[in-house]
Amino acid sequence: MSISRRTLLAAGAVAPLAAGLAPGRAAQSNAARFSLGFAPHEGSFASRGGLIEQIAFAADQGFTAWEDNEARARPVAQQAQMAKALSDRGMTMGVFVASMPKWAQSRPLLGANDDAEREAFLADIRSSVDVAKRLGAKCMTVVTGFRDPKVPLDVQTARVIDVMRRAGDIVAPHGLAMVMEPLNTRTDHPGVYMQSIAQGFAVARGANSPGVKVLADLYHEQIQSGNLIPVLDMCWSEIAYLQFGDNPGRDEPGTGEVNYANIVKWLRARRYTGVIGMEHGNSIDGRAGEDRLVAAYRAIDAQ
Ligand SMILES: O=C(O)C(=O)CO
Repeated sequence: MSISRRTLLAAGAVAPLAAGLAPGRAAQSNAARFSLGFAPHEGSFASRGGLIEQIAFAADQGFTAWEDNEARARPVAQQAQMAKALSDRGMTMGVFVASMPKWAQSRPLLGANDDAEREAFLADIRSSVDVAKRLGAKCMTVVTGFRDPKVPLDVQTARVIDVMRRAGDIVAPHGLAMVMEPLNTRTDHPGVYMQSIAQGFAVARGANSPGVKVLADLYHEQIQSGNLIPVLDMCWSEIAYLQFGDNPGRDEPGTGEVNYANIVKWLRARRYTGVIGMEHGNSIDGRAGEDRLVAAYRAIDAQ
């Protein structure tokens, strides 16, 4: 992997020579740090350069966390480079995806009669432990696959609970947790097994492992179920990670129907100190959209 001069500048390894920039200021920022752990991802600040430049820019804007769904597929050297960039800026690594469905094939079927897909899932989890350690991540996303129309749903649930418990036995001794992501079937992912935070809660309680928790992605939950604050309240003991995104459109807070200001107030009352993934796009392209993204998070952080 070649490392560009822009990357080195972003990492603060080369004194900035651009007119008007004082030497040594590249990795510094006057922006106040966000009080909650909002986590952008590669693409949030695409106009600023590649992965490492975007991390540096996010830090300069006051963001204290980062997430990267794609991290598992990145070369080891790039994973290490990203971890260093985050640690240099005092940022927390959020989730990466440990096991991703084959969307076009509607697989895996973790509740099906055949053991093979459960074993392949467990192999993904085993190999994700080293990735998590390299990145400094504490949580990894898992999507529990698709429903098998030939098997009663309750039987599938029992099998998903069993395989998640076995996966929990793999990650928990390392201080890691898998966070199962319920997804909506109405806009994005017809046929997925886990469709609500409440269903995730049931599987997590059944698995009864510190390594098996729920990722509450409020974009998906709003589409599928709504009633966001009462659901968070009921299921809070099993929720280990949050993601935001407005609906419709899956863009930054303020572009849709979700009252994120009130959700932030609720999280503050709960003294939530974890990461909140910004798993959405920008409603406007380019730098104007990036400015709007930062402003949207400043507005809800002020609650
Ligand atoms: O595919 C999606 O919509 C997800 O949120 C997966 O992380």
